[in-house]
Amino acid sequence: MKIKETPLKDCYIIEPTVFEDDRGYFYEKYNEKKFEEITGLNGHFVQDNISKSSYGVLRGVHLQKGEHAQAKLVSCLEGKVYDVAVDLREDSPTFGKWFGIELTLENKLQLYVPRGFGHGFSVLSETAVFAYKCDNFYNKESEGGVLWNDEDINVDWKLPLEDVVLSEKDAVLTKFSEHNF
Ligand SMILES: Cc1cn([C@H]2C[C@H](O)[C@@H](COP(=O)(O)OP(=O)(O)O[C@H]3O[C@@H](C)C(=O)[C@@H](O)[C@H]3O)O2)c(=O)[nH]c1=O
Repeated sequence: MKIKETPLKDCYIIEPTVFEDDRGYFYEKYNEKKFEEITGLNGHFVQDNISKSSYGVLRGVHLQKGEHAQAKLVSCLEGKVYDVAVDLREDSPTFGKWFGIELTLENKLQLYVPRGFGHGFSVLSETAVFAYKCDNFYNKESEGGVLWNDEDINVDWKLPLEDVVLSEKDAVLTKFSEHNF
């Protein structure tokens, strides 16, 4: 397993060690001990989520606030997504900045999105199965987020605007400038 820095403080790309042989390949998708040794991060995740989406679906930008804040280790198990992390920690040197990365089963990359970050992804393939681990449980009352097309954050979701499909909830999220993080 390798860890690579991103331009955002505390947000990392995780690349697994893949063993290939005549049968195909093997890799450890997650190993708490190695994750903690190599990254120095808390690797104790308590919830695993899977979602499936069609082309054009954009989920985000989401976070849970306060004591329910979640760090996430995200990956794509089928198809191709453009995954985006937004630093929403007011005291961070990269506050208000975003980072995006393509995640696919082929590249096997995972993104570590720390607590206090907003997270979202867009689906670039016909369908995509997205998997992520969270280090804190889902808590509906603590959910928040930033509107996907907020001008101040200005994420490039790699999708034509007319193809974007949002949930009702995501279509009315708050703008970055109106937030009190
Ligand atoms: C996130 C979540 C949702 N749900 C339920 C609530 C709702 O009825 C249904 C769908 O929820 P949502 O519309 O919020 O799902 P979704 O828009 O996929 O939300 C997710 O988006 C990505 C980008 C993230 O980063 C996640 O943390 C999460 O916020 O699933 C749970 O039961 N547990 C959970 O952990």
